[in-house]
Amino acid sequence: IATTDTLEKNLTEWELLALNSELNVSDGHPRQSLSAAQTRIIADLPEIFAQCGREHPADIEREAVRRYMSLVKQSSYPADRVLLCYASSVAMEILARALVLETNRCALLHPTFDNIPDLLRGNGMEVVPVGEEVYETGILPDEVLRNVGCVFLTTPNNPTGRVLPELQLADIAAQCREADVVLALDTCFRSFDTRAQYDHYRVLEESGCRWVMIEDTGKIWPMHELKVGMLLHSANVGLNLAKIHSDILLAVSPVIMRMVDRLAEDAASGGISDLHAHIAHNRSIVHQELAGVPGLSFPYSDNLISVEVVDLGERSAEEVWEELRAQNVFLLPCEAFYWDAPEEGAHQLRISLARDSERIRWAMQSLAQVLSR
Ligand SMILES: N=C(N)NC[C@@H](O)CC(=O)C(=O)O
Repeated sequence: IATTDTLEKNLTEWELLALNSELNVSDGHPRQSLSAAQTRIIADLPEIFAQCGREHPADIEREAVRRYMSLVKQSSYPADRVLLCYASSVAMEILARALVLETNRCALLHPTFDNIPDLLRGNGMEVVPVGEEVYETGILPDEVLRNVGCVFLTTPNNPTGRVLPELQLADIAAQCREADVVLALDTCFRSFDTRAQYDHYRVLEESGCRWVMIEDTGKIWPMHELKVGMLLHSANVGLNLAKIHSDILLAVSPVIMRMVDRLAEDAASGGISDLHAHIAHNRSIVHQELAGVPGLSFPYSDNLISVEVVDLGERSAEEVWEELRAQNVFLLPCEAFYWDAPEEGAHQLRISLARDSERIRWAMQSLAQVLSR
C-alpha cells in the first residue's frame, strides 16, 4: 500500500528518502571509497586552495576543461564556447529558459531521468516523447521533427545505458539542421562507456546544426557533490545562453575546477579503467546475488553506466521498495523514468553501482530475501 509520502514522487524525491540511510543504492551520485590517488588529491586541497589565490580562474578553468575533454576523448570541443555551472541540472535550466523564448515544444528521449522533462515543463515547454529506437534508426519521426523547436537526447541514456552511435548522431544532426531544430545532448554518464566517446563535437560541428551539449563530472568521482556541469553550444545556436548563465552565476569555484583537473589527470592514467572494472564487478554481484530468484530479468544487459535495472516481473516495484525500506535498504523505483508512460516502469527497480562492493552485496541479499517471501 503506497503511503502518502510515496505518491507522485519524482525520482530525486525518492532519492532524498535514501540520502541519510544505512544502505543507499538509490541515487546515481558516486559514493564509493576514494582510491589512493584520489585520497592524495583530497589531501592536496589546502595547496589547491592556495593556488587559486595565485592563478587566474580562466587559466584553471581552461586547463580543467581540456583535461576532462581529453579523458572522454572529445578533441573537437569549442574551448571558447563553454559555460561552467554548479551542476548539469543548472545547465539544463539555462537551456530550458533560453529555448522557451523561441519554441514551446521539445522532443525528449523516453525513458530518461525525469528532472529533464520537469525542468522543461517548469519553463512552460510541452514535452513529446522520442523512443530509444532512434538510436538504431537515426531517423526522427517527421511528425515530431516538424512540431518541435528542440530535440533533447540523453546518451548514454539513464537508466538504460543505451548509447547514440556516431552514424545515428550524424543523421539526427542533419535532420535537425534541415528542420532548423536545436539538438541538445545530455552526456552525464559518458565517462563509463567508451562507445559514448567518439568525438561528438566534430560530428555536431560538421553537421552545421544548432546544437547544445551538457557535460557533467558529478557522476564520475565520489566528491560529496563537488562537481561541475558544462554547457557548450554551436556558434549558430541563436539562444542567449551566456546572458541567462550570467543571471544565474558569475563563476564556479576554481578550487573545484583544479580538483577536477587533478581527478581527470589521474583518471586518464588508469583511474577510469579501475572505475570501469569496479562498476562491472558490482554489476556481476547484482546478477550473482539475484541469480536464484525466479521471475526476475535485467532488461538492459549491455548497459555499462553506473546503474543496473532489475525487472521484477509481476511484482510491484513500489511494494518491494517499501519492504526494502523497512530494512533500511533503498533502491530507486523506475516509474518516473517513464515520464510519458509510468506503468512501463511499475515493475522495475534501479540499483546504483557507484558504491563499495560489500554494500551492493548487502543490498542485493536483502532484495533476494524480500523477493523470496
Ligand atoms: N537535479 C537532480 N534532480 N539531480 C539528481 C540527479 O543527478 C540524479 C541522477 O541523475 C541519477 O540518480 O541517475
